[in-house]
Amino acid sequence: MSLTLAIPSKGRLMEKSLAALKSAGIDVIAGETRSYRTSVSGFDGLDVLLLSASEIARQLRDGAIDFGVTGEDLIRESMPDADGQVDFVARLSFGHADVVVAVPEAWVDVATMDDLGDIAGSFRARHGRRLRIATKYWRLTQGFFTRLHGIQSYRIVESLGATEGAPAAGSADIIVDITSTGSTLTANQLKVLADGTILKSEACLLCSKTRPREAGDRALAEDLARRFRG
Ligand SMILES: Nc1ncnc2c1ncn2[C@@H]1O[C@H](COP(=O)(O)OP(=O)(O)OP(=O)(O)O)[C@@H](O)[C@H]1O
Ligand SMILES: O=P(O)(O)OC[C@H]1O[C@H](OP(=O)(O)OP(=O)(O)O)[C@H](O)[C@@H]1O
Repeated sequence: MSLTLAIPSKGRLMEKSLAALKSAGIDVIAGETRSYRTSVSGFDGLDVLLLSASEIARQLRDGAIDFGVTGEDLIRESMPDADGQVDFVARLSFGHADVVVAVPEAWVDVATMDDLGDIAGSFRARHGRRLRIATKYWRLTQGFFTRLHGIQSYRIVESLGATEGAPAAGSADIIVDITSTGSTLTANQLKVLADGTILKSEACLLCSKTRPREAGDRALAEDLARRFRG
């Protein structure tokens, strides 16, 4: 019997994930820097892997790991039906950040999604092209703009880094990105729309619903989940 649990291998989520496991009685010793192996005590039959936060979301979706700690933003972005594909075992009270719609501060007449909808509708007539949104959050952006706000006329420009710089660089008009302190938005003269918060994210412990498990592993998974639910 064995289960796999993946935690982020670096950055802001890694140390806090290790601390969350420790609070549940599971001690994980990460290997030397740049080694992705760990040794685990406090829970027999558990292997803990170190992976990137976005890879953890993909592997949970694909049923390649049993459990994972990652941001809810990455889960909802990588899965069409997150609640059907993973069980949100626990919200872990760290890694808080919001996925937001932000526009240039210079757009003084645009404060809400309704205002943005008006701009998007007339953008092509005025500028000869659709409103461009820089983001790595395709799925969340489409759900929010099209399905929730009925905004049809826009184009997503994929951005995998320095997204806040896209409007000033001229590669997009507005952005959808993650923010916590807001300082990167301010430094790039962008403002969040009043009703422009798409998701309030935090780190979660997730259990893959698509991972095939034998009875013994199902019982083990329930034991592990109970430590965090309790
Ligand atoms: N201020 C913040 N900015 C960005 N992400 C944050 C912030 N605060 C918490 N997070 C969380 O951390 C996650 C990003 O972590 P990290 O940069 O390690 O992920 P990653 O996308 O796998 O990175 P990479 O692919 O560059 O290795 C976010 O998706 C979010 O859930
Ligand atoms: O609202 P803030 O606190 O300014 O954080 C938001 C920024 O942090 C993230 O970047 P990344 O993880 O690349 O870098 P950083 O957190 O080290 O700036 C994110 O993509 C934003 O650019």
